Amino acid sequence: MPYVKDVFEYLKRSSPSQTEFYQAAEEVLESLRPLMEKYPKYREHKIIERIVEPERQILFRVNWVDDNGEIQVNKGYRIEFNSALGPYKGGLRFHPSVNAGVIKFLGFEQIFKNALTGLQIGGGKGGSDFNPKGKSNNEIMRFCQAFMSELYRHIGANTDVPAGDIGVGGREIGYMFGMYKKLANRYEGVLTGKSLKWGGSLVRTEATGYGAVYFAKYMLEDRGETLEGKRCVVSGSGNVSIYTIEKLYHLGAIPVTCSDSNGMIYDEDGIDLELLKDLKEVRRERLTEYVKSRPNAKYTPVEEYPEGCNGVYSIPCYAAFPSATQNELNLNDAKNLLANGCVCVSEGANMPSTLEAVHAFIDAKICYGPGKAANAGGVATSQLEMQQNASMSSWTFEEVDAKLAQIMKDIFVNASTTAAEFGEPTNLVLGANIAGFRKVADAMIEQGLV
Ligand SMILES: NC(=O)C1=CN([C@@H]2O[C@H](COP(=O)(O)OP(=O)(O)OC[C@H]3O[C@@H](n4cnc5c(N)ncnc54)[C@H](OP(=O)(O)O)[C@@H]3O)[C@@H](O)[C@H]2O)C=CC1
Ligand SMILES: O=C(O)CCC(=O)C(=O)O
Repeated sequence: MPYVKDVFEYLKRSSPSQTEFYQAAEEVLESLRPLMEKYPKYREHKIIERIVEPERQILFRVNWVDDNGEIQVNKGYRIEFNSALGPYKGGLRFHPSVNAGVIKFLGFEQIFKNALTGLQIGGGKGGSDFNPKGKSNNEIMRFCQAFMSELYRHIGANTDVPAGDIGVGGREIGYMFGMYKKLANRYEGVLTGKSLKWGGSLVRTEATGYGAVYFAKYMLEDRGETLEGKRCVVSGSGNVSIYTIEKLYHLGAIPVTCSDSNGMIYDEDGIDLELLKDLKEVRRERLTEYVKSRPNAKYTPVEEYPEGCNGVYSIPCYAAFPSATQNELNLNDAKNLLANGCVCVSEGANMPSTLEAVHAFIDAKICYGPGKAANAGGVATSQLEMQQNASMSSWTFEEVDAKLAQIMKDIFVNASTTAAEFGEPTNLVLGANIAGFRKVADAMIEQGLV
């Protein structure tokens, strides 16, 4: 369909060098071909041209002072991409790799992911190229305060509600909330992922990882399979990875790997979850420390991974949970997984698989849950936090967890029935992209040209 190609070419011209954004856009636009052919209204309303342009992009300077008294300068970003379904919603990422294209791809994915949750949330994302690694607690606090000293004027409980992502967890949300409260003089649910002591929701910490495992469970159940007793690989060792590992244990599976940007752990007996939590959530240490307490486990540094591969995906497994970062799983990794009998990939991270790897999974017809469907449990539970804040109530762990599980089931059913409607029942990339897009596009049409 030349039309989709034209839009893609336009993006490359108008937003140069935004590689990750082109990748995310290409995947979505390709999936939309059958929908655009069947329903001319989307073309008449120029929905594709409108949806690829953020409603608003905010780029700002963040000045702060490090522990040596030196002034540091970082870039801050917030993309308010699409508000057809509700207030902009999406996390903040603090990582040196952050740039305009990375934030734009994340914001673009967030539009469709948030639509799939069935809840009233639009798509947004933000962050900074600030590197939290090696920073003292005071430096983290000063940076978060400086970041919020600009961001506060653009956000609000009913306009734009940020949360965490890579490098932003409960501690950073706390410092940013404190600064927002001071500057705006309002105590409101302007951020999610807050502490349970002052407005957070039970299960938000666990939600993305738990959700990715629930999604795998529903994909497998549909084929008469379960995770019980199955060996699984997980990448990363942050928030999403830790709670993926926890939920895998709840379901009787055996998670045998985790990783960070320096290397990976292979623990044949199953990852020691309490040790991992202590290392990462309390001591904030590197994975090299893991093997000191667990001598039977093996640590492999990135330099020793098989050439052109991510070591995690060379370990034979039944199911894989990419939970670190974008493009961590390439075609070689997909081939390794498939050759070793992997039948399920559920993405906790955003766009962890390259386009070639995605196509390999679709062609193999395995259970493949793309990030925007499989990791939607995090943002969905954030919206449950917003609901609790708005009604000044708090729900029990069991209530929120049950809602999360139901939302993940609904996303699976929606993506798979939509995929079947368009003739490819096992292609959840097609199903998730069309189902998410259709909801946002119909709302945009009904709300007029704004
Ligand atoms: N938190 C949430 O609720 C949600 C998160 N996600 C996605 O899940 C993924 C993980 O996020 P989260 O767990 O919150 O983040 P964390 O910061 O808690 O953990 C990130 C993990 O990924 C690793 N990692 C990050 N960048 C790289 C890299 N370039 N190469 C190798 N490893 C890397 C980190 O290792 P190291 O310490 O060495 O940097 C760390 O182990 C991201 O893609 C995020 O967008 C999606 C939905 C919701
Ligand atoms: O909880 C949120 O609002 C956002 C989570 C997020 O950043 C994501 O879904 O990628």
